[in-house]
Amino acid sequence: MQLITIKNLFKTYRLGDVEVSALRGLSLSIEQGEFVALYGASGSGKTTLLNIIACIDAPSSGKVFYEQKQINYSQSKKLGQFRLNKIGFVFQSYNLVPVLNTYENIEYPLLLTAKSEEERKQLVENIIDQVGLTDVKGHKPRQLSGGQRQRVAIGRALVNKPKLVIADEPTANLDVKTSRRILELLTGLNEVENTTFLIATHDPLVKEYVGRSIMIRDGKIRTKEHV
Ligand SMILES: Nc1ncnc2c1ncn2[C@@H]1O[C@H](COP(=O)(O)OP(=O)(O)OP(=O)(O)O)[C@@H](O)[C@H]1O
Repeated sequence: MQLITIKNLFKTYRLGDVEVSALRGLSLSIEQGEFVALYGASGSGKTTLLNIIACIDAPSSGKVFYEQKQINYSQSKKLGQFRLNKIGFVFQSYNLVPVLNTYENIEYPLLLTAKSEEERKQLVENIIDQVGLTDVKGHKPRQLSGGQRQRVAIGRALVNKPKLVIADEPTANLDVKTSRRILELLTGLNEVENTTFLIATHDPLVKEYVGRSIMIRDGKIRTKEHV
């Protein structure tokens, strides 16, 4: 089943009198359970595309379907709920809350849901175990290594069991050994939970792990180009 279908997407940013066309008629489909790497030069539109799929930003024109239902970008309240329940986002810079420990950072998005304390505890403990952070549950981000911080960010993105996880350069700040561990973790979660992953990256290592690598150039997917 197609989880995400994108048709003829355009995104133009306006900076005063200057217009920047970040996406120019981009179309793409991603199946439920796929693990996709999105490659492309700096400025090719990767982050713009991820932000639109994650409903953080709206397209200028074109359509995005999630499970065959078109996303309506003008309903901001509904979009917030949709994002919370269906999509996990992992940022290159981790975006952890410095004053919260590992457990609290991972629990954080669940506080915005109607889940009981007991339900939250079960979900958080389960994902902490899956991402291998049991020993550093009480540590604050500054007491963690880069790889551990990225694991916290992955735990936070996955704790609510989203169908889709979007990651923007998840290995950019990590050494090769740690990057491999993170990629093994993500592929493991993809297999066990059937979570769909879309990862924007420059890292050649990523394509060793994913099911499909695609290239974005000039705001469009170039399916025939070698990644
Ligand atoms: N908020 C914004 N306002 C104006 N222009 C923007 C904005 N965000 C992105 N752009 C422009 O849109 C184009 C695509 O940017 P985007 O961040 O999507 O690229 P990217 O492929 O993610 O790049 P990188 O690999 O360097 O992160 C670039 O030309 C960029 O300068």
